[in-house]
Amino acid sequence: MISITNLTKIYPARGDAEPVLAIDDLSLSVAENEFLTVLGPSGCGKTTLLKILAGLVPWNTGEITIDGVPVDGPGDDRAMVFQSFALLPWASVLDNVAFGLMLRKVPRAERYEQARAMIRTVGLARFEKSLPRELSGGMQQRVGLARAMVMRPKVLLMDEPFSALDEQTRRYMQEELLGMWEAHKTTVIFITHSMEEAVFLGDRVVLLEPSPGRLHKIYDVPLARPRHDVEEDPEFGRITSELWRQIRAMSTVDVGAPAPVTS
Ligand SMILES: Nc1ncnc2c1ncn2[C@@H]1O[C@H](COP(=O)(O)OP(=O)(O)OP(=O)(O)O)[C@@H](O)[C@H]1O
Repeated sequence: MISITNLTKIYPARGDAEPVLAIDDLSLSVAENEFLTVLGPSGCGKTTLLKILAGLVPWNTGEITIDGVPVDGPGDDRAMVFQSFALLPWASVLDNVAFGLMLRKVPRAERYEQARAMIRTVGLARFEKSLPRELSGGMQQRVGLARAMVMRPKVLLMDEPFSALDEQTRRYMQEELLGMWEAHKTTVIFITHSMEEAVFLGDRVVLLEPSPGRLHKIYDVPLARPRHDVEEDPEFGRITSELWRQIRAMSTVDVGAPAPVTS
């Protein structure tokens, strides 16, 4: 279980820019193997939260634990999937997927075996030797997903992973991700700008509000899984409409403007 208690993050002043209160007193628990989606207008602190959970960015006050262990920098228990894919451009699909296992000092034969199995899972067996630039965006993100999942992380952190993809590819990828998550249960925290994506994927949707980044509300998504054709369910429409009402109301505040720190 992930436990976030009274988390506050302030980006310090830089040059003429004021310090920014990016996350203000956020508390949140994420259950083991839960699929949590995080939604909110630009500047509400979604990426900051994910980077903090990844151990990439320090925070000011508050506590974060994973299964009771305090987060203190990056760790093997977490893997991240980025919007920009962030693959090694000079390395083959196989080497990209095996890379993290190499850093973990898994012996060569074993890491290639595990990487190949994961590449098969994402449907890229024929492209093992290809370079990232020879693949479509959807295929590159499959590599990104395989690279993360091969590490068998307790927590998969996903920062708008499908937002650079066309709509159809995005939909395929959403269904494939859910299939993978069912097969290799893991806790997922998935950032998105899309209300439909948040509801389609999530067990719960966390809605953040901006300036400063705060928890607005958490929505349960009581839709049965597997979620094929779930858009036809009236509950799907009800939750997405409610999310839109809330987000639209937030646009009366100065969305995206950095929140100055007042003390
Ligand atoms: N490195 C940084 N230095 C200073 N301020 C930052 C930095 N990164 C983010 N911020 C500010 O912190 C706030 C939250 O940013 P963050 O990128 O986490 O929001 P977001 O919800 O992910 O936005 P978007 O949806 O546009 O990606 C914003 O006001 C942003 O300008």
